Amino acid sequence: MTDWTDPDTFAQALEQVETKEKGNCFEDFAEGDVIEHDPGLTLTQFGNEQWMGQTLNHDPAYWRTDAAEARGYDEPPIHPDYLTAATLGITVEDLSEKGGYFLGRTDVRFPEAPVYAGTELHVESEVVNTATSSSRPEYGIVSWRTRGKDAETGEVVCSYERTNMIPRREPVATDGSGAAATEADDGPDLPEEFITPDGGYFEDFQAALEDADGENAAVAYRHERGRTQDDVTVAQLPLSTLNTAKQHHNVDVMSESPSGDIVTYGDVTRSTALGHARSDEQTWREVGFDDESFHTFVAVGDTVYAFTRVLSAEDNASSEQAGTVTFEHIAFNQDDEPVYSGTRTAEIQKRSN
Ligand SMILES: C/C(=C\C(=O)O)C(=O)SCCNC(=O)CCNC(=O)[C@H](O)C(C)(C)COP(=O)(O)OP(=O)(O)OC[C@H]1O[C@@H](n2cnc3c(N)ncnc32)[C@H](O)[C@@H]1OP(=O)(O)O
Repeated sequence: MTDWTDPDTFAQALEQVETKEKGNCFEDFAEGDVIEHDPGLTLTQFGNEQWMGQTLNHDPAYWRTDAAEARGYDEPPIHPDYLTAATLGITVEDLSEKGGYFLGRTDVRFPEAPVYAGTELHVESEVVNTATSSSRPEYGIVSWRTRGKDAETGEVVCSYERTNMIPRREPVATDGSGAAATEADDGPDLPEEFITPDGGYFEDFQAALEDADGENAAVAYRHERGRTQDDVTVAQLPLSTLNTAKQHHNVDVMSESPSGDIVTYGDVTRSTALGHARSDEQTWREVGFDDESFHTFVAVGDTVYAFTRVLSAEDNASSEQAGTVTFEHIAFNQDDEPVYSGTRTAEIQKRSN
């Protein structure tokens, strides 16, 4: 009788059987397709606190009832970074489990009303674009519009458009223009002066922008904190959002990949950098994010730092206690290489209150 657990026999069996594959390839997506994602999760206080604690998002309004009430919330709400990561995590099984690269995301938006623990998240995505990658014939580029809804009320609590490179079943011929394209390098074109706001209130950002106005200057600075990536941030946090991308938890497969190792979930990298930035400001409310890109891999042992440029400050927030500020945040590693960049619009508390 065959002993299936005899190592030689088993190795031969493994070679001959079919693998039941997970995930979809580029060819499986067509513009207009709507995909309802089966995994849903209940946003819990534990999940929220785990995410915020590990990414250094320590804004008291998300941790303490009195601080939450002072912000107009009934109780500490779900943090928008955890909400975004959970909305995306749920989609991975259908959209990107096959592998490839998370290229970018834009138009990330949250409603004014806070989301509380206990909300059950249901997520759907629509394919909005499919394109050939001219630099990588073995991949195609797919964009989806994703909406995370409160299952009970149907209200959209988080939405965004995201673009990934997705493996093809069959590589296609391309003109190779992407790979051949080179940009003329005229050297860095930076302003002469860098201005740091005196504090983290709306008026501080406004004053710093006024100082820079008409000068060859930018309001730009770095944040001191860094967070070295470990097993918790690289593997545990994405799995806690049901993100099944092998990039984050299968060292065996990833040892053969360009990174050679498991890599940090893009939402962990950006949330960590945003946590550093928020620790130097009086955040009132997150409004949204645009033009987010992930420039290179972050792996266990890499340290995530943050750099901020203040782009605008307008006195038009949803509350009189705050003003609206738009930032560009750049996350970078211990070798000063950018790993993430994106613009963020947030309401920032006024000093006068
Ligand atoms: C898995 C997961 C989430 C999930 O499961 O989802 C994750 O969290 S994983 C961790 C976070 N992630 C990463 O770790 C990626 C890090 N990153 C890199 O390693 C490099 O960035 C690169 C290898 C991806 C690219 O490197 P690169 O080849 O030098 O980059 P580019 O040439 O700029 O882009 C190549 C082609 O993508 C087009 N392109 C770029 N950006 C956009 C955009 N926003 N919209 C539409 N098309 C875009 C570009 O137009 C070009 O198209 P062509 O192929 O046609 O030329």
